Amino acid sequence: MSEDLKQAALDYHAIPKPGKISIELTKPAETSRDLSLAYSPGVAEPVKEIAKNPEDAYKYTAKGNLVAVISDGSAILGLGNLGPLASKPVMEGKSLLFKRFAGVDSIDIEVDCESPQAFIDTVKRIADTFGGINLEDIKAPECFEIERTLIEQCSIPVFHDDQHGTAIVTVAGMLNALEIQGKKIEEASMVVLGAGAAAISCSKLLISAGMKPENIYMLDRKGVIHSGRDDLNEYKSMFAVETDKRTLDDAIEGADIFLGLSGPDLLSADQVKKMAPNPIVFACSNPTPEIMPELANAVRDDLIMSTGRSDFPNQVNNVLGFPFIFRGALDVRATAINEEMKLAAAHAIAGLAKEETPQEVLTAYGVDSLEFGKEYIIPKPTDPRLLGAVSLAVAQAAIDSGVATKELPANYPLKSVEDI
Ligand SMILES: NC(=O)C1=CN([C@@H]2O[C@H](COP(=O)(O)OP(=O)(O)OC[C@H]3O[C@@H](n4cnc5c(N)ncnc54)[C@H](OP(=O)(O)O)[C@@H]3O)[C@@H](O)[C@H]2O)C=CC1
Ligand SMILES: CC(=O)C(=O)O
Ligand SMILES: [Mg+2]
Repeated sequence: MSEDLKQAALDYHAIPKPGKISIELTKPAETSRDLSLAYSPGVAEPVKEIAKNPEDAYKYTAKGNLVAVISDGSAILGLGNLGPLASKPVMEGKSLLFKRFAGVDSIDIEVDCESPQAFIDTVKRIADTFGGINLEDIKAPECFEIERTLIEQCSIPVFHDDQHGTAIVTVAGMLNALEIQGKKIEEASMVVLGAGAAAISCSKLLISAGMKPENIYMLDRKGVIHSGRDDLNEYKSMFAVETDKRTLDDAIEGADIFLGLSGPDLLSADQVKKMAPNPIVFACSNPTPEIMPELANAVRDDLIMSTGRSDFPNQVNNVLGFPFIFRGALDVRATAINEEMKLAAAHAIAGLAKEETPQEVLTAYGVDSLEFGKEYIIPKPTDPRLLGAVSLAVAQAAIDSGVATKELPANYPLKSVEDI
């Protein structure tokens, strides 16, 4: 990152007020009558109603539109385990995105805990306060057990964004990239660098979308995950293949797709050269991708290149998913975010890239046109159509798959956050 951008980022966070979010009031609190209603004695009435019927918390408090973004700071972007407090800017950032793009009120919670069980206990004890829980930047393999247990024990949707948000957006981008490159998902071969939260979940959802498990080579820090290894956890083992390939150099030869969910600068231009004709490189590590677009584009002119960043074309980033997925789930009061809802979201996101791009997106990105093709495989995060299309797809899939407890709201499809 340039020195200018680094300083601008620090100033953005510090000035004029520290941080990126604050709380606003939704009711008047000026007169003594206002205070009698908001606080004592009036507040006792909703208290008694909720004590009789917990569902009334949705009627009398902010619960139904409130999502907690919770982290232990163990896998902050691609920066590693820098601890809970250091993760706060990212978690505040997720809350900012929830509010800006989907009108979801969100608060960040950073948990300092000595074990996965302590994290689970903490989250479980506060879960009822919220309409949903977005787990963020928790490293593998602990994240899998944490999410599984919390889903089992909480009655609200619990969703690990780095797993499922990333998977949904990756599938959306990949379906379009494959179409543009003239490849079939059932035949495409893929190298996945990384075997953590994001890599494992993306690979699983790509398999649900049609990719063949035997066409996937996954690598961790020790190299290719193959059936001869005896150091694999149960999640990595699902991707162990019978092969004599051992290194990224071996695996990348002739691959149609490289999916990077690992760390910075781990794929070389020479390795991109060795990929099949019309390759697809999703270098999704943040903030620094596995390869910078200028290096990859310099060695291949038949490439589709994408990163997780906002400053290059084709941003494959979970920001395109989690705000709208929670919007849809909250609005039909879904008890979970299931596979049907995830695939519906992926297809809705993918579909928008093929439609005419709204002028406000062109203006925001300073371009005259954005047309479906190698430089535009997926919509931009500021695309106002994401709100309506993705929340509707998710809410409808929740209804169809039996996890919704409310009907589709009358104001669907949403046109803007002002509708909420
Ligand atoms: N664009 C997007 O929307 C998103 C991007 N990401 C990015 O994906 C990356 C991983 O995040 P996440 O899955 O949450 O983190 P995890 O800690 O769960 O997983 C990290 C994985 O990367 C592997 N890894 C790290 N360094 C190397 C290396 N040098 N060679 C091979 N593998 C390596 C680790 O290997 P090992 O198992 O051996 O330790 C581990 O499997 C981050 O950079 C993050 O920014 C994540 C979510 C969303
Ligand atoms: C985008 C994101 O969630 C990550 O890089 O961890
Ligand atoms: Mg993350």
